[in-house]
Parts: sequence; C-alpha cells; structure tokens
Amino acid sequence: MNPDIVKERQNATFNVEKLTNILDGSPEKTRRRREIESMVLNDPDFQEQDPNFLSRSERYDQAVRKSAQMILKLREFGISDPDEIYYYKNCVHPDRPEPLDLHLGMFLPTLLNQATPEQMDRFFTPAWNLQIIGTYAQTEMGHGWWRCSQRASCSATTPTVLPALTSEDWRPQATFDPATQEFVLNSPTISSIKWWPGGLGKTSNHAIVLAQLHTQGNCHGLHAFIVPIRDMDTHVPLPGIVVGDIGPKFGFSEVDNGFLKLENVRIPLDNMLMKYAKVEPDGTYVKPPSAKLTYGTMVFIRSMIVGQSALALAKSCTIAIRYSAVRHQSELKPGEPEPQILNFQTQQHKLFPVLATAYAFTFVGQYMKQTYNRISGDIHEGDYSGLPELHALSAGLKAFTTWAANGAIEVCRMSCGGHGYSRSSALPDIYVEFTPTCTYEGENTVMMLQTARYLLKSYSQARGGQQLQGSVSYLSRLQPQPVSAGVPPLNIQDLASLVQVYQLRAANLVELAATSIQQELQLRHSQEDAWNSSAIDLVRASDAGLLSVPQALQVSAHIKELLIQLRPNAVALVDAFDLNDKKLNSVLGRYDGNVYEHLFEWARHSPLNASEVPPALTIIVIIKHNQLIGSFFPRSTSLSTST
Ligand SMILES: CCCCC/C=C\C/C=C\C/C=C\C/C=C\C/C=C\CCC(=O)SCCNC(=O)CCNC(=O)[C@H](O)C(C)(C)COP(=O)(O)OP(=O)(O)OC[C@H]1O[C@@H](n2cnc3c(N)ncnc32)[C@H](O)[C@@H]1OP(=O)(O)O
Ligand SMILES: Cc1cc2nc3c(=O)[nH]c(=O)nc-3n(C[C@H](O)[C@H](O)[C@H](O)COP(=O)(O)OP(=O)(O)OC[C@H]3O[C@@H](n4cnc5c(N)ncnc54)[C@H](O)[C@@H]3O)c2cc1C
Repeated sequence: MNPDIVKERQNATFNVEKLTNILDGSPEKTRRRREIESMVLNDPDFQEQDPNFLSRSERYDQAVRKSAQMILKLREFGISDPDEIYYYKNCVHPDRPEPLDLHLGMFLPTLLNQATPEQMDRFFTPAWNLQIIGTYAQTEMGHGWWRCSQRASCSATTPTVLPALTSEDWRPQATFDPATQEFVLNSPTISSIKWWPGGLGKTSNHAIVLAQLHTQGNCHGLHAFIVPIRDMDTHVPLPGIVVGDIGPKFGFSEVDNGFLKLENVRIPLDNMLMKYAKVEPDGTYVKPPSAKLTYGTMVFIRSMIVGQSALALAKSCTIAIRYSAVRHQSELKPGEPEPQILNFQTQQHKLFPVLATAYAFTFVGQYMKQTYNRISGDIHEGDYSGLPELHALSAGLKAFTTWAANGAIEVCRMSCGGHGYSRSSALPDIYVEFTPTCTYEGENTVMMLQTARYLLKSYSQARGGQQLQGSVSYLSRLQPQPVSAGVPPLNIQDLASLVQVYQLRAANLVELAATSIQQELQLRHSQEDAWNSSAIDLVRASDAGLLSVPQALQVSAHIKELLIQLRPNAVALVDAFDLNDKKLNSVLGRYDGNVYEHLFEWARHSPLNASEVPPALTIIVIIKHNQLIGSFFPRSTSLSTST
C-alpha cells in the first residue's frame, strides 16, 4: 500500500462503511451488491483480455461471449430483479456498453409497457430466455426525432397519397393489408433507413421498429411494430431485410450499432404493439388514451441515465483524487519535499466540486428513479395525470446531469496530467462511452426545450391563479422580481436560503422566456417562429444561480474555506463509493495507490512490445543499410547516410 494513501485514510474523520451504506440505501443493500460483484469478478468465465489491446472485431467477439455467459449465469443464480440484473451486467462489462444493452434496456421494457398479454407470451418470454434478441429502432439516417402526435400532413383525416406530403414525411411506413391481415413495411427513401440502433448490426434477430401506421388510406403517425429480422435458426437476414453494422465510432466499440432497410417486409397484424393503440382486422384504427405513451421507454431510460451520470462522476473523481494523493510535484518551498498534488488549491478547486456533484447526482438519481416508479405505477393503473411532469423532469435532468458530467470527466482526466491521457487511466474510456448520453435518448438541447415547454405551461397556469404542486410549485409561491428590485438576501451557510435563491432565479428565467415569446409573437405572428426565436431563453429557463457581486465574492471565499475543510476526507469520500479495482479498471485509481509499478507493467503488455523489432521496422533497417536506395529514390535525390 502506498504510504501517502494510507495516511489519507488514517486522517479521515468519518466511518467510510456507514457512508457506503447510505449511498447504497442500507447495509443489506451493500452486502448484496458486494455479493453480486464477487460472483462476477471471481468467475473465471468472465476473465477477459484487456480491450485496450484488441481490435474492434475482437472486442465485439469478447463482449458477445461474456454477454452469453452473463445470461446463462443470471438464470443459474435466479437473478431477475431489474436492479440486480443491471448491477451484474455492469460488473461483467465495466464501463463499457455491450451488444445486449438494447435488448435488456429497451426491447424488454418496451414489451413490458406496450405489449398485450398475448404478445407478452409470444415475445417477452422467449426474449427473457434469449431465444429472441431484440433492439429498439427509432432513429433514421435523416431524422432523430419524431412527433408523438400526428402531423398536420399525417392525420387521421389525411389520405396518404395527398401531394401535401413533404419529403420529411417519407419515413418508414407500415401499411395494413386487410386481405392478408399483415402490415407491409418499407423504408421509402435512403434517409428513412434506420440508423444507430444498438445490437442491430449483427446481434439481434428481432427489432421494435417505429414506423408511420397507414390503414384504410389514412396515416396515424408513429407506432411500434415487432419485426423479425434474422432467421431464428441460421441467424441469416430474412427476405426484404437489409441490415448491417454502421462502422467504427468515437467509442461503443463493443456495440454493433446498425442500419436497417425494409423492402416490402410483411409481418402479421398482431405484431403491432397493441396495449394502447389498436388496428382491428378490418383496418379500423383505435386511438390510444395518449399518443405520448409510445415514448414511455425513453422516459424510463432518461430516468436511468441520471444515475449513470452519477456513476461516471464517481468513477472519474475516484481515479483523479486517489492519483492526486500519491502524485508529488514541484517544491512549494525550496528544500522541502514535493507536496502531493492534492495539496494545491487549484487541484482541489478542480476536483472537489466534481466530488460534490457525484454525491448530489447520486441522490438526484435515486429521487428520479423513485419518481419514475411512482408515476409509471399510476400509469399502469390508468392514471396519466403525472406523465407531463415525469416527462419534463426526466428530459431536463437527463440533459442537465449528462452535460455536467461530460465536462467534469474531462476535468478529471486533465487533472491527472499526461498519465490521464493514457488509456491505462480509464478516463479516456469513461469519456468516450459516456459522452453520447448527451445525444442519445433525445439530444440534450431538444430535451431542455421539452422541459421549457412544461415550465411555460406551468407558468401560465400559475399566473392564472392555479396552485401548482410538485417540482414547479415554486412558480405559484414566488413572484418573479424585476432586475430593478435588486438581489434577494442570501445566507450562504444555509441550504434553505440557497434553494430559495435558486427557485427565484428559475422563476425569473421562466418569466424572461415567456416575455420573449410574447414579444416575438407580436413581431412574427406565429407561435412556432416565436418559440424558435426565444429558444436560447427557453433553454436557460430549464437550467437555473442570482447573485450580486458582493454575494458572489462571499461565495468564492466560502468555497476556499470548504476546500480546506474537505481536504482531509477527500480520499475517504471517494472510497465510500466502494468501486472495486477490477470494476474501476484504472492504473491511476488503484485502491492501494501503487501507480508507477503498475503503469510500467501495463505498458509492457502493449502489442507493440510483442517483439523488440516490429516487422514493419525491417524496411527502415534495410534503408539504413542502403540496400534499397537505388530503387526507392531517383538518382538525383541525395540521401546522406552515415552507413
Ligand atoms: C425487464 C428487465 C429489464 C432489465 C433492465 C436491466 C438492465 C438494463 C440494461 C441495460 C441498460 C443500459 C443502457 C441503456 C440502453 C440504451 C441506451 C443506448 C442507446 C440509446 C437508444 C436511443 O437513443 S433510442 C432513440 C431515442 N430517440 C429519442 O429520444 C428521440 C427524441 N425525440 C422525442 O422524444 C420527440 O421527438 C420530441 C419530444 C423531441 C418531439 O416530439 P413532438 O411530438 O414534436 O413534441 P412536441 O410537439 O414538442 O410535444 C408534444 C407533446 O408530447 C409531450 N411529450 C413529448 N415526449 C414525451 C414523452 N416521452 N413522454 C410524455 N410526453 C411527451 C410534450 O410534452 C407535448 O405535450 P403537450 O402538448 O401537453 O405540451
Ligand atoms: C452511441 C449511440 C447509440 C444510439 N443508439 C440508438 C438506438 O439504439 N436506437 C435508436 O433508435 N437510436 C439510437 N441512437 C440515435 C440517437 O437517439 C439520436 O442520435 C438522437 O436522438 C439525436 O438525434 P439526431 O442524431 O438526429 O440529432 P439531430 O436532431 O440531427 O441534432 C443535431 C443538432 O440539431 C439540433 N436540433 C435538432 N432539433 C432541434 C430543435 N427542435 N430545436 C433546437 N435544436 C435542434 C440539436 O440540438 C443538435 O445540436 C444512438 C446514438 C448514439 C450516438
């Protein structure tokens, strides 16, 4: 054990195990989490080659092998609780998305939320047993977003063939054929090819495809269909299915994100997910109680991503803070030993806010999950009243937490200097695997605008005298203040006072956005144009701080004081996240702090070190010996060599 890190732990002023229990929810939950962890980390079937030294195809193959083992073991150990499955999976594939993510994270949950009992028997049971492997195909090459409700040019009363349809409307179509009781699916244009779905490229044999429903000559907007894409025995693509991998990406190397072109693919009537919307055998369309229910799975994953932001931050600051405790640089005073870099105020100022955010997001993630479970329970009982708030909260928190975490991971990487740039630190991988959360499940700006839409509606209800409940109740309680009213009193030591200032700022920003829309409406006369011209204010309204210059200076001084208070407990606070070394997979973030010897050891495994003279270098050796000069270079080229 590195002596610096030992001293850090000796200086801590609280019981780390108790804090771990609080983070987990209870001592029993900590025990069970560790039990699952050791099932995976001590299982030889999950041993792997360091992916850093593998090609993409090798990484995919290794991940598929581990995922298959994972399913067998989940069955063997009878693990069926979604939280436990999720935890087990995260130990099997630490930090890395894998080919079955979409199957587990979106295919199964979409069936649970939108399938009829008959469809549950036909699809969910075999999918649970991994006979059916599914993905969720919404995004297309030309479009990442869809309307929940029908477009003006795609409504129940608009015949499909009207020339009013624009090129934008040429999205994948599912047209009902009553003669055969089938839907015929087509991707009419290049831009309507499904693009991005995880596990689609090679792994899945089924996809939930979102397509425009056409029946009795009318278009009814976006609906979900279960489409078999590969033969269940041979895994070969079925007729009419053009499918494959979209190629290498920034990260996600283990995942076969794919493309899917549908060419007159026929599926039975009862392959449309019909828990809510229905098509009768004669083609009659039965509306769902809410068109927004089609988007339920995204609300689930967005809620889950809030917790993933916390985990990415916990990992990043564990690595950076432990490393900063054992790294020494630059004499502070001449002749004295070099200090731990964690003693530099600037280093603390980089890392301690990340640490605080990791804690805050952990609790926000738990709150989001409880809210999701509560409101989705109501929805299952037929009460849809909480859906708008759930959508606004999950969309806004997904965007806010992923943006914040995305920036903070990079702060952690840079705070580790050069070694942070090495893949041995794990920080580059954490970044590339985390950053697409800002884009997928709804691009963040678009999500912020969804939250703003809800805030503005709530604002106008509050101004109309309604007493609002839940997360927007502050809009009823607080009267937005004009700038001339000055800044509110603030006690920076008092949490309640800080929350009140945040709420006031939020209310002011919502009012600013509403005023902007009103002004733009007078200028532009169209609600849509006024909305777009106020979009910057709207995004700010969803991301609410209202301080005077002296108050800001007071905050700044208080932060310096807090850095000093936090310093003795920094290592213990990251230890409390209880991230096992094998899960963290970082040379810099090792629990024992023995960084340098393991860094050297890790580098020696680089494939470039497999031979002292890599084969490609023989050409240089030959050139050095002047044997090829005549054939490689024209006679006029003078090459001076010493040999
Ligand atoms: C069962 C066992 C489970 C075990 C689980 C265990 C382990 C899990 C394992 C793994 C998980 C790991 C990883 C996670 C897996 C996957 C993640 C990886 C990849 C990502 C996959 C994807 O990206 S899928 C594609 C996602 N795509 C999007 O998110 C597109 C975003 N677009 C939209 O949401 C919409 O197009 C829109 C909202 C931007 C615009 O829609 P539009 O209709 O035009 O909107 P408006 O006119 O503004 O609003 C209309 C109306 O609807 C309301 N609304 C909108 N969305 C929703 C919603 N989702 N819910 C409720 N309500 C909604 C909106 O507020 C408006 O309401 P009002 O009219 O009342 O104002
Ligand atoms: C790693 C990864 C995995 C994915 N997995 C899946 C999957 O499994 N299944 C699936 O269906 N999809 C998947 N996706 C696709 C993903 O859901 C989309 O990329 C995402 O929804 C964003 O859509 P887009 O790419 O069309 O971005 P665009 O909407 O084209 O965004 C581009 C820019 O335009 C801006 N913009 C767009 N609309 C508006 C607006 N209304 N107002 C203001 N600004 C706007 C955005 O803010 C952004 O700056 C995945 C993507 C990635 C990167």
